[in-house]
Amino acid sequence: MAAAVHEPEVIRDKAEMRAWSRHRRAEGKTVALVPTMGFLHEGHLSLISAAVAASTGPVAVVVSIYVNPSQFAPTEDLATYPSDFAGDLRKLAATGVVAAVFCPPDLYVRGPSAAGASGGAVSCLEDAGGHAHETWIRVEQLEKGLCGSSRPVFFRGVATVVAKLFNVVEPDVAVFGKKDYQQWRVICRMVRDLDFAIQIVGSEIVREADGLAMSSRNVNLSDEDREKALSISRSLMDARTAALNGSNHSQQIKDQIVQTLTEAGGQVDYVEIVEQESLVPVERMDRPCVICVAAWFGKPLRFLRRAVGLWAVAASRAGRSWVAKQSTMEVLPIG
Ligand SMILES: Nc1ncnc2c1ncn2[C@@H]1O[C@H](COP(=O)(O)OP(=O)(O)OP(=O)(O)O)[C@@H](O)[C@H]1O
Ligand SMILES: CC(C)(CO)[C@@H](O)C(=O)[O-]
Ligand code: BAL
Repeated sequence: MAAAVHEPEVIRDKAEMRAWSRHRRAEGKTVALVPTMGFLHEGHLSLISAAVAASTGPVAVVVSIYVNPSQFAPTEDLATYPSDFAGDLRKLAATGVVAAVFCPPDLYVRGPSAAGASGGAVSCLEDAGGHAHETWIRVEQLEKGLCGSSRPVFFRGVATVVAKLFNVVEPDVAVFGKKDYQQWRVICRMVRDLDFAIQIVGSEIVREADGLAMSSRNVNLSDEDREKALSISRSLMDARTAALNGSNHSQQIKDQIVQTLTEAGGQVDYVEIVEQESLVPVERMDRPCVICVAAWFGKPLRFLRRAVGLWAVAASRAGRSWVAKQSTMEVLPIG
């Protein structure tokens, strides 16, 4: 039976959001937060179900929609990140279980030099040379490698904004997808190290029928590139099967994945096999590990980006379009 439509309350103000959460808790409800950047799909909706499942007793689910400038470097795709707020609200209402949507206009205080440099509209906090905001959370080891190598400010921005969301929403539970495996582990570690009293849930990847992991940026893929991007899930499934059949040399498995992605026309960002919690690379898959893959598909894209007050024509990173795809596969090898 389909859930009854329930229009969530839309909250834009931080103080109002915090007061709302405190009221729900005073009513005896568990507050569960699902942080997103919007342009919602079934992957996001599965996090909402996971939030309900993880909460004991009555639950108030909050979905945040905020495209966080501080996790994008100036060369990245902040300006073109997809959005459809009206569509998102319809999808959230249709779940019947989302009580509030938190969509702040901004979560950062802009310093005078930032406002001056770009006429008040900073497209990316890095553009401001760090003057706009100077308190950052770094998860120093886990943020290195994998996505951290090619996105140098990404995890600092994610950890900081997620901590801010935690401080505003004050959730009991927060849910993150394992598609962004390193992100989930970074958040778990931050919560542990900084004593946030929040249960973090890692939720399984939702894939399209043909195996492609759902992702907001998939909308940027042409039909042809989408077909090529299927090589990611195909190579991951093949690798998992090989590992479960006893082939546990990481290098051999990684080489095979790189070959599959390259033959499909992808540009490999990384292929790594790491321990599940520490994200330390393993030579042999003889303990719980996760295979992590990111590759770019799509034609080189040129786009205009407003950087430090100048309109600059920026070729996307090394001529690659920002249809970056990442996905992971957890493996529990036998023996
Ligand atoms: N296919 C998916 N399955 C499970 N969780 C997902 C999936 N896609 C996204 N998520 C999770 O949803 C949360 C919000 O992610 P976000 O709004 O950035 O969407 P996204 O699809 O990951 O976008 P992008 O295309 O930018 O990677 C994150 O915790 C992310 O891991
Ligand atoms: C966790 C998050 C909402 C922080 O901006 C973002 O990185 C995302 O959507 O995965
Ligand atoms: N879910 C990933 C967010 C990002 O790529 O910025």
